[in-house]
Order: sequence, then structure tokens, then C-alpha cells
Amino acid sequence: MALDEELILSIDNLQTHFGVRQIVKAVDGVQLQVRRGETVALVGESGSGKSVTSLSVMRLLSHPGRIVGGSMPFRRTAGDVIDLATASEKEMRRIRGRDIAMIFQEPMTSLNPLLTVGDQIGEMIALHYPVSKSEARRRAKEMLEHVEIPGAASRLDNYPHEMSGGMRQRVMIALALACEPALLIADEPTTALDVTIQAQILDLLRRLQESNGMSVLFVTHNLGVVAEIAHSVAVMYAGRIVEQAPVGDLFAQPSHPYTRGLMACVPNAALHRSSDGERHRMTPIPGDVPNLVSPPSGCAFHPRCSYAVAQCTTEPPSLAIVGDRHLSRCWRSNEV
Ligand SMILES: Nc1ncnc2c1ncn2[C@@H]1O[C@H](COP(=O)(O)OP(=O)(O)OP(=O)(O)O)[C@@H](O)[C@H]1O
Repeated sequence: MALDEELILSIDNLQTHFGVRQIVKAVDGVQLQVRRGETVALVGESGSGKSVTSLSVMRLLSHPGRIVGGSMPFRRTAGDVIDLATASEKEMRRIRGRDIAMIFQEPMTSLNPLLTVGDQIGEMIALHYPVSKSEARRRAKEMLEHVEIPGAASRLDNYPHEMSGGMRQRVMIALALACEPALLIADEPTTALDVTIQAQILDLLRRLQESNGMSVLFVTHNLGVVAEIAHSVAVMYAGRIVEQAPVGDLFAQPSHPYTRGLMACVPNAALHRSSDGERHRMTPIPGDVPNLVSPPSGCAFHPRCSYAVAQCTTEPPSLAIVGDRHLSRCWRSNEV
């Protein structure tokens, strides 16, 4: 399976559905590329399919979710390329934790309450590398130092419940990075934290990404976080990517009316100050995200879009090039 040299992951026309009689098309033809050493933010309103996309990459969909189409060529640390859409469960067990790791909003999703943090990180290392128990423990301590946990040596014997929320988040990151994955998937990892701790964790993730050179797929609904951490941004709506661009271009020249709508909702004037320095008023996007059992015909955003014309109601637009590495899925992207 081929994959461009500069890419680590390409999600090509991924379709993930739920349900038997009523099919929920949670992911409906996602196209998304992650370059080596790049942080890609996946943004969109709740229910747009961000989590289902990232769980599809990890092949951790809960029943009755299933991948029904598409391919996901991924470059493993060893250098070979494997299709994550069709890899066997045995291959996926080797890939998870070793080549791709995931962190979540709630650290207890990843942490075992019954094991000390040292044992958990040590076990993860021992699962993927032939190391002695004492070597695994030594590396676990190094990982706690890496994520800047003070007094790492004494923290090894703590249980997760003995730590604060921010420290647990750091332990989860240490666990995820223990085997030096080539790709980290982060699903809203800072959403539950207070603003100061959130800033510290984002800063830590950014520095770890730079020093490890890993790629990151960062799922968030927060455009302020995107501006902090991402190199490139993919905007998702109703199970599809509607725009992808380098972060600076996306904020300077959002092309898709949905992206513009999302930006107009952000209470951070710095993100959307017009050229004459005036602040835009915050205006929520009217209407609701569509029902994914029977999404609107044509462009799924058309019922909420003030630019929609007749063509938008009948013909689904494809992702088209609108600038350098800038793609947009809109019939009117030249006019908005
Ligand atoms: N287990 C499931 N069974 C049926 N439908 C599901 C299931 N999990 C997710 N979905 C549906 O898939 C769609 C996409 O959900 P997803 O969680 O990926 O959205 P999201 O963009 O990550 O939202 P949020 O920001 O709230 O996490 C939603 O319509 C949701 O109802």
C-alpha cells in the first residue's frame, strides 16, 4: 500500500456507520492527511464525527460501530505502511500503544485504578520491548520526569486516585508516550481542566511533540486551543471534512461558510479581528447539526448557510483546492 513520503497517515474516504436498521453515517467519506511531525487539529461542533474518526483510526469503535468503506494507510515506526482499515486485530494490538497512542479527556479512561502509575507505565513498556522489570521501572521514572511530574521517583508508587486531575493527565501522557509512538491521537485532552492547568498541559504537549518529532491528531471543539497547538486544521461537519488548511491560512482566510460560522462563535477577539481592527460580534451559527440518519441532500450545511444557492441543495460539493494546501468543500468558495 502506497503513502506519500511526507505523510504518516492518510485517511481516504473513510466511512464509519452505526446501527442496523437505522444507519447513522457518523463518518461519511472523511479525507484527511497527517504529515510527519505535524499537529493536525480536527475541529467541529459536537456530533460532527470527530471522536468516531479518531476511534476508527485506533479501531476502537464500540458495537455497533463499524468501518464500512475507505482506507487508512499508516507508516509504522519500522517504516512499512499498513492499512489501518483492514489490519487484523492482532496487528492492531501491536500498533496500539507502540506506533499510535491515544489520550482522552478523562485520564481514568486510560489509567487502571488498581495499579500504581509506575507499574502501569512499566507494563506498557514491557509489553512492547524486551526489558527487565527494573529497566521498565527506570524508564517509567524517566517518563514521569519527561512530563514534568515533580518528585518522579516517589510518584512511581502512587495510585491514580492519589494524584490531582492535572497530574493524572500528565501520567496519561507519560503512558501514551512511553513507547515513543509515531502518532499521538489526543481527544479533547484538556477540556475538563481549569484554564491554568489546560495551558500547562498544552504547552507540555507542544514541547513533547517538538522534541519527539511525532505527529499529533488533536480533536477539539475549541478554536483557541487550535491556535495554540496546531500546524494544520481540518474542519468537520456532518461526518465529512469541509475544510483543511495550515493554521495561519485557516484563521486568516477561512473559505467554508461553516468555518467562518465557527470562528464567529469564538469569544477570543484575537482570532477574528477584521483588517480595520474592529472586533466582530459573536454570532452563533443558526440551526442545529443535522440528523446523520438522513442528512440533508446536497451540501449537508446548506440549511444553515446564508450563502446557499439551488445547486447546494441537490449536489454534494467535493473537497477542492482553494489555496496552497488549502481545501474547501463548497460550491461557492470563490465567492464567500
Ligand atoms: N455508539 C454509538 N451508537 C450510535 N451512534 C453513535 C455512537 N457513537 C457515536 N454515534 C453518533 O456518531 C455521530 C458522531 O459522534 P462523535 O462522538 O464522533 O462526534 P464528535 O464530533 O466527537 O462530538 P463531541 O465533540 O460531542 O465528542 C453522532 O451523531 C453520534 O450520535
